[in-house]
Amino acid sequence: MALCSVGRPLLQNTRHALGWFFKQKQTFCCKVHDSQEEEIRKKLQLFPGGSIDLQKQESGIAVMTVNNPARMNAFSGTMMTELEERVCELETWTEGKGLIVRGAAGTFCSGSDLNAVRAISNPQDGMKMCMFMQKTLTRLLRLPLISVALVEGKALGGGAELTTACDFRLMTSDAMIQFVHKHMGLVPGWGGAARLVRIVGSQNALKLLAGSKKVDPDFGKQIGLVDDVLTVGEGNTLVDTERWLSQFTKGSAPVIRAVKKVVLSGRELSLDEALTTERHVFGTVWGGPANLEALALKTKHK
Ligand SMILES: CC[C@H](C(=O)O)C(=O)SCCNC(=O)CCNC(=O)[C@H](O)C(C)(C)COP(=O)(O)OP(=O)(O)OC[C@H]1O[C@@H](n2cnc3c(N)ncnc32)[C@H](O)[C@@H]1OP(=O)(O)O
Repeated sequence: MALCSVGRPLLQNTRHALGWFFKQKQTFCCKVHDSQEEEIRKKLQLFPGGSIDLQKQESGIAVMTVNNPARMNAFSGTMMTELEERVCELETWTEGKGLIVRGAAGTFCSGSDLNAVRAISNPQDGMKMCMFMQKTLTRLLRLPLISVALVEGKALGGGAELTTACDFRLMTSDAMIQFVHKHMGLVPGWGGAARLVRIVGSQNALKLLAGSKKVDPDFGKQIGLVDDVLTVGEGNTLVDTERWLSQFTKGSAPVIRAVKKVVLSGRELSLDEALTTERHVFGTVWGGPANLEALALKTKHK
């Protein structure tokens, strides 16, 4: 039997890639009723406040707002469970192409609500909360939507981790991202370290985590954490972000979603598995409406 580059038999490799591909396709809207997850969901419900708001627009771009301005948009317990519900909603939004994640009232997010954190500071609850948020943010990043975090004001701790669960990050010129975990006697637990290494490389990730270094837009661009900077006071930042994102979301939804899937599989799977997935995703757009229309128009790429 042929072996792939990682030594996995080819058939097994194909099954794994296909399993991954179909898992991306299937709707996760039914919450996984794992008893531990159910337990932490119930516990998180004891810490209310704020909301996670979702607006799905005709343009195919949705706006998700972390909304708890009295606490600089810190995540209360109910906001953590609401985030999972909003991600579920987006997983079933087949017309969607893009997503903007932002904070209310001119600031991004100051991480977990410290009042809730104090109440669940025992290791068991901490582990369950961490697992819950890791899963939700992994699902957020894996949505077949091109996502961008619009960072205004501050993104601290878990808020900085949330930015890494998007494909792109835009900052306003006065904004700041800081992984404050070390100052809190912690490391990231919402998947932020693993994702950060993939975005900026391990040297830069070490600097940001071990030094709790403040990232302003210039430094962010220099290390590849930040994709673009919006000048404060020049128009509406949300409109500017929609315009920025639309360069990638223009066109047919199935094609944009297919692009995200092939990039995601390239990022997450071995080369052989990613190639298998790419073939299957290709099969979903080949001969599809957008492809036939382009062929009929004899499109030229001048
Ligand atoms: C470490 C990872 C961990 C995780 O769960 O994985 C976390 O995310 S822990 C949380 C990490 N974040 C923090 O430690 C933020 C602490 N807060 C601050 O540094 C400041 O409040 C700041 C910089 C966000 C804003 O400073 P500013 O001077 O502009 O405003 P205030 O300090 O007056 O804040 C207004 C109001 O918001 C409350 N606040 C801010 N952040 C949180 C938070 N994370 N949890 C709960 N409450 C928060 C702050 O206490 C003020 O409330 P007030 O009632 O007016 O005192």
